[in-house]
Amino acid sequence: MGILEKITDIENEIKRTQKNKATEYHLGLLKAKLAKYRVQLIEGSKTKSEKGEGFDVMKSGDARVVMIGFPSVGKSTLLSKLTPTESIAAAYEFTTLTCVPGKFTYKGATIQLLDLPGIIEGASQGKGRGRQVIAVARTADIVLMMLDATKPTKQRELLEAELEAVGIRLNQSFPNVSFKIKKAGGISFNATVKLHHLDAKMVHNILHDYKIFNADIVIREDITVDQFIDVILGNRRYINCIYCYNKIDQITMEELDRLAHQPNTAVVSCEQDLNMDFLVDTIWKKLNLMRVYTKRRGELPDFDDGLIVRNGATVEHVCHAIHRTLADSFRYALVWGTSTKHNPQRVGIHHQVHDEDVIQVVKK
Ligand SMILES: Nc1nc2c(ncn2[C@@H]2O[C@H](COP(=O)(O)OP(=O)(O)OP(=O)(O)O)[C@@H](O)[C@H]2O)c(=O)[nH]1
Ligand SMILES: [K+]
Ligand SMILES: [Mg+2]
Repeated sequence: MGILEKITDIENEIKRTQKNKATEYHLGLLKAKLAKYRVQLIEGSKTKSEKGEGFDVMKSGDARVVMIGFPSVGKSTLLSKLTPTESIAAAYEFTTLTCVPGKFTYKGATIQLLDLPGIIEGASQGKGRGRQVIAVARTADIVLMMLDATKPTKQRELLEAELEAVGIRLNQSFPNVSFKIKKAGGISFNATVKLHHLDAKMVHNILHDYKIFNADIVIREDITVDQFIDVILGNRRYINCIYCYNKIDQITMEELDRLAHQPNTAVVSCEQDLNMDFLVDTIWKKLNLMRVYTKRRGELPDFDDGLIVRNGATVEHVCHAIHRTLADSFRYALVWGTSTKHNPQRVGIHHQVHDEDVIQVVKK
């Protein structure tokens, strides 16, 4: 049986199975199997002639934003608007056939924006260029889900389901579970909170099904079976997503108001240049980037030349951003800014920096 048939079989079984407490476990296992096959399908496509000419784009800049959407929602129009790159836009579907990279700078950060072919329902199973598009989506720091404000809300759910099907988790954080496979010692299972969807027996059964007999597991939040399987599979991508509704020049004020109030949403008109600044700022915020400045002893920092690091970055990350080998000769750092009590303060390599901090590294 081919992978596609296996997938269809499992999907049918899931549809046939009634959802209730008693079947939750069985359904969880089915979904896990389904996910495994779907990932195989995507990864399999890389080895064949279908490899994806025109989809292997190098990462560049400080972060990568990937546009995903149905055909003709305005992805290419947006790329041409935000970046100097021209991606052909037209009124017919599937105008774009490859991955088209562009970049723009905002608050000192260089952000790579990728335009892709439109995807259709069934993309996760390889319809259209779905596999290649989704493989690119997995490399995103942020998914920019492009939607047509004039189309029914169902479009968003369909797209979410396609991404979900290949193990992409949008706007979710990694389940608060530590999971370590060991060589021996059996299963040690602990939960620090009351679990409503899982118990020790179920955890053992699921692990057994995956041929895991020795592992340490600590669960620190009330997760579902699906989330637990996500942890075991370990190939999930947790990516922030912005829902971008385009073509708001075509809808009523009431509709606009309704869309604009949804979480993680930006409403725009690429063609009429409406709300584009807000979109860019939303992207920046979602990327969780910070800008810090470095200075040499006895000199002033260069505020035009900051370093871009992720939120939560430590002095060590800053060292790496300055030079590959700097962390090796690190002695201490002096930091001015909101991350310290005194200005400057002498800190170690694991000190977390804040946005706009100034850092002076003192070497051994
Ligand atoms: N009314 C309106 N039309 C728009 C807007 N943005 C784009 N369009 C039109 O929508 C059509 C599709 O735009 P594209 O940028 O080619 O869409 P796409 O998502 O890249 O399409 P594919 O590459 O085919 O998937 C074009 O005719 C654009 O002129 C907008 O803000 N308002
Ligand atoms: K188009
Ligand atoms: Mg296009």
